This record gives sequence, structure tokens and C-alpha cells, in this order.
Amino acid sequence: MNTDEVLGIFREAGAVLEGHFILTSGLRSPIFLQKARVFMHADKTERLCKALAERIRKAVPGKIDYVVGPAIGGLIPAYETSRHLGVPAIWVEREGGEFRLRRFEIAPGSRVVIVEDIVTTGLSIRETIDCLRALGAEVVAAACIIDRSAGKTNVGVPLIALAEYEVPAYPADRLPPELAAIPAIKPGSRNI
Ligand SMILES: O=P(O)(O)OC[C@H]1O[C@H](OP(=O)(O)OP(=O)(O)O)[C@H](O)[C@@H]1O
Ligand SMILES: O=C(O)c1cc(=O)[nH]c(=O)[nH]1
Ligand SMILES: [Mg+2]
Repeated sequence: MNTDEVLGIFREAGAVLEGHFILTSGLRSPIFLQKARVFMHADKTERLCKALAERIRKAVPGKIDYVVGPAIGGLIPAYETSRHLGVPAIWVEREGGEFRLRRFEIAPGSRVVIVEDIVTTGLSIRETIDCLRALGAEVVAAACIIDRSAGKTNVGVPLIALAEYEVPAYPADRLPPELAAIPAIKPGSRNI
């Protein structure tokens, strides 16, 4: 599956939103990929995650013990991708603002792959890696459906992206006038 096909699925689902969005990193963007509008469709999610699982299989030699999804956006793609890989899916969720593995125990040395929905700055993946490494896990790779940095972000482990789609994002104090003229909304769950 190539980037055009992935974006086609997002467009078909009405998931490519235009406006003024506050991203989880604090950056502002005129485009927001509302992945929930894709993940509400099991058939679309299956197609995307089956293709992502194939990429992961090719890129990651050896055993994978767990797929880990950062909640909330990573829950559904991590689960569906894990189904195609034939390994269990677990998740990290925020507690007091920080990602924690609240519901599961993993043995030190467990080999894990993080599966995210969207990557912009890679901040959420780096936070997930910190949480997992503190538990003794070995993060062998991270993966995502769409990398909005188009390969520019460095998360410290190999990042496997099903699609790369470079989207503008600006610091809040450096907004272009056309964006500053639109009220901003924050769709994600950080700080809620
Ligand atoms: O690469 P980054 O700059 O970290 O941006 C990408 C992250 O932003 C979104 O999560 P968000 O915290 O908005 O909440 P959600 O998972 O509930 O959508 C998305 O699900 C990624 O986790
Ligand atoms: O950077 C983000 O927070 C982000 C961007 C995007 O397009 N979609 C999303 O869910 N989060
Ligand atoms: Mg998220």
C-alpha cells in the first residue's frame, strides 16, 4: 500500500480536516488527520493495519513479544496490527500526564514494537519508549499509519511508516495570518 492509497482511505472516511488545530506537541496546523473517522470502519482499519503488519514483519527480524499502542489514538491500530502479526497487543495510557503501562506486566527484556496512528514530532513515541525502557523492555521499532514529518523526526528507534505526508505545522507565536484568523481547536486527548 502506498501513500496515495492510505490518504485515499483517509479522504474517503472524511478524516482529512481543514481549519486551525492545536496538535499534541503544541504546534498549530491547518490540517488534522482525524484517524477516529477511519478507525470507526473495521474494513478500512483492517486494510491499513494488515499492510503495516507486513512492513513490520519485513523490517523487524526475530520475535516480537508485544505490540504497544499509546492511548487513545494508538489503541485501535495497535490491536488490529497485532492481530495480523499474531502477537498480543497492550497499551500505555496517561496517568498524571505521563504514559504508564497501568493494566499489564511485561518481563524485562520483552521485545516490543510501538504502533501509533499519526506521527508529527515523534514526542508521543519518545514518551512511550521512555515508559517501556523504564520497565526493562527492548523497543525494537516503532510504526505508524501516517508520518506527518515525512521521515524527518527521529524517535531513536527505526520508524516504520505506512505513509509519509508532510503537513505544515507552526509554533503558536509564528502563525500565518490566515491561520491566526480561525479559532483554534484541540482534538487530541493530551491534557484532558
Ligand atoms: O508525534 P507527536 O507530535 O507526538 O503527535 C502525534 C500524536 O498526537 C496524537 O495523540 P494525542 O496526544 O493528540 O491524543 P490521541 O491519541 O487521543 O488522539 C496522535 O495520536 C499521536 O499520538
Ligand atoms: O500532531 C498531532 O497531534 C496530530 C496530528 C494529526 O493530524 N492527527 C492527530 O491525531 N494528531
Ligand atoms: Mg495519540
